[in-house]
Amino acid sequence: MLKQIKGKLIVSCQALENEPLHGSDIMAKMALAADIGGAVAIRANGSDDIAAIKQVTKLPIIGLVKRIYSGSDVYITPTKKEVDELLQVGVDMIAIDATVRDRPNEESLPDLIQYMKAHDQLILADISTVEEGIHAIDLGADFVSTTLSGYTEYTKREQSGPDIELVEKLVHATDAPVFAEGRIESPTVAKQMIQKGAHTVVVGSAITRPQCITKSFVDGLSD
Ligand SMILES: CC(=O)N[C@H](C=O)[C@@H](O)[C@H](O)[C@H](O)COP(=O)(O)O
Repeated sequence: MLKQIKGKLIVSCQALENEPLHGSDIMAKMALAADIGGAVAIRANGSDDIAAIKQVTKLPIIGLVKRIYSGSDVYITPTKKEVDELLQVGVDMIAIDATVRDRPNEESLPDLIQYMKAHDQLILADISTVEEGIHAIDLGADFVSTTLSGYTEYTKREQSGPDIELVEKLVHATDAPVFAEGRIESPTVAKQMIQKGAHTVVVGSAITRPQCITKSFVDGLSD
């Protein structure tokens, strides 16, 4: 899988309940469209969407379960319960929040990583800082993704584009493959990420969230 995704595009097909394209049938169609367009893997949320996507494409799937628990800001595969759901449906890699924030139910990142490794599962660590990336790899994660840069309290910032600097820093700080993810809005920027050393690029909103694509045109016209 590592070879298959090198220098290529992974498409994130996700729509939560509050989004207009919510629904497994629609996410399956998005994944099929991504497959036809040449994506090499799909990132998807929740067993229902993943099961539907597996019906229409043989592309590898990076699975996650977004779930909000009170008392914790961690919502991407926060606990063993979500890992179990992904093990049940079957995915090629599991994406987890690997930030330093407290997890729900007093679960810990080291335990969660050990639990997934015991199930021979490839682990993608979604992080927001270079230190979190190094820590996650030290704990046994296989890959790191810049997914959460700009979304943790300590990385929220004015800048609206992708975090190229974090990609560069991670590439130098770890031998693990680095996934560039988050706010990558164009093919030019995607290529730039690969040139900076990212192993692969994950794009979501710019491909699969039409409300965001529309807004970018509307904003462009009002500039
Ligand atoms: C922060 C967070 O919850 N990110 C989620 C992670 O699974 C998805 O909603 C994003 O679409 C994905 O990371 C791709 O990023 P972008 O949609 O910016 O291309």
